[in-house]
Amino acid sequence: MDSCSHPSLVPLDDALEQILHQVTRLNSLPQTLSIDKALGRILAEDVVSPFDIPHADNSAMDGYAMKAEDSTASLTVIATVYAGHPFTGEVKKGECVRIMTGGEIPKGADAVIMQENANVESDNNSLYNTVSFREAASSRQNVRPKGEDIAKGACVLKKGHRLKAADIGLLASLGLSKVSVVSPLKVAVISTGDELQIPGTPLAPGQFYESNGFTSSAMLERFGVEVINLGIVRDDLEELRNAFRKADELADVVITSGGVSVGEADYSKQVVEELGQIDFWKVAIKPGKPFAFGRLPSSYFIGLPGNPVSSMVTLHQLGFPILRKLQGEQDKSRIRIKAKTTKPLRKRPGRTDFQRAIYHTDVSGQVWVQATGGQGSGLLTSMSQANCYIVLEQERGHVEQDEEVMIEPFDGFIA
Ligand SMILES: Nc1nc2c(c(=O)[nH]1)N[C@H]1C(S)=C(S)[C@@H](COP(=O)(O)OP(=O)(O)OC[C@H]3O[C@@H](n4cnc5c(N)ncnc54)[C@H](O)[C@@H]3O)O[C@H]1N2
Ligand code: MOO
Repeated sequence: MDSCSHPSLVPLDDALEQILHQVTRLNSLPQTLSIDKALGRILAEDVVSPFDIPHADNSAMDGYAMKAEDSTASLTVIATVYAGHPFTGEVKKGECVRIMTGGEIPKGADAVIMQENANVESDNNSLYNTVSFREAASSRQNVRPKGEDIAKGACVLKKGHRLKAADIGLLASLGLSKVSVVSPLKVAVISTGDELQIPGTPLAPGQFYESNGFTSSAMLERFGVEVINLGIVRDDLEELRNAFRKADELADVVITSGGVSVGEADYSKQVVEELGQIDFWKVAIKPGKPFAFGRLPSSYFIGLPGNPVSSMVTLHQLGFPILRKLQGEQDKSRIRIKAKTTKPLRKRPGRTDFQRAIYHTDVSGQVWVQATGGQGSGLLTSMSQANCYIVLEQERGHVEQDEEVMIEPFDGFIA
């Protein structure tokens, strides 16, 4: 271990592993929702396709459908096929049908030639047009096969998947109007601290406006849980006991901010230990070192540090994986990509550093990144201006200009 490493701090990945090991999926009852209300929700069961999509072979082009082997001859156009209006007859040798994109390939035909490659030879004395082609077709040319997108019986979306816009469309294309999703977790949010004041009211000397309850609630709303914001609780043991007991009754998870460090009024951990237990404290992450995890009688406890950036970073990096596991969500690992720094970065070995930054790509495709100014854990503007983290490895020191670093673009829950 590097001499600068703090021996009691657990490296981030180990911390996550230790914490998640103690978390089990909650057995909440699934809910049935109409698909237009299910965006962002977690599937409670696999979705299996009841049929092939497309249902039948259909045309990828506006043109003519025939037997491929016939395409060098002059053919009689026996019908016009529109999408949604299949032709019930059969295409025989010497025949073709005019067909529109999406139209079902009729019996007997196996290829489509686009109309730009066709010469229509009208004959006023005949009931039908004849058509010849500038290309010879190969079998299956311009035919979108039955089941090309989804085969009957295929598992289209897996239990634990978070529904995106395309998934809602996919459910609709399967003819499903309802879907079974996991009931939202109930998450209580508490901000602790004597110095905190509610925005919209005047500040007394020494007070600060509370912001962590707002950032946490906003992130949690986006994340799709039911947020119960219990507001500010003073640094008083009895008030904290009462608030934590109430939160424990109301919620599956109690998330607090502040009071998890070593100060004389940092009571949150003490109260959790009285009512339940602290399973984990202190992770080698900057900002956010005093992050705590534990249990109250009937809920999980997540103790975020009070500094506003620390509270956001730890909710995102440690809190969200816990919530994902509780609701049985498949964890899609975070995307990290390489970038080069436009300016040097200050960093001391010992903790994985999540510096707030802006990245962009230049014309050559190179990704560049620059920190958003001061990186103090109370500087919320550094977060507000950022579109990514620069993730600097635990034992890394200062970073020079033009050095390669890993960045983590913000996902939709924090951006
Ligand atoms: N002697 C030590 N002191 C501190 C250490 C340490 O290891 N030894 N760790 C520091 C680190 S790192 C952090 S992070 C903070 C976290 O402390 P707490 O979680 O106990 O948070 P508080 O002391 O209650 O508050 C810290 C800071 O954040 C402001 N705050 C708190 N809640 C809110 C809120 N809801 N909205 C906006 N701002 C909030 C508070 O006013 C303080 O300025 O401890 C260091 N100290
Ligand atoms: O770990 Mo603290 O969040 O750096 O200020």
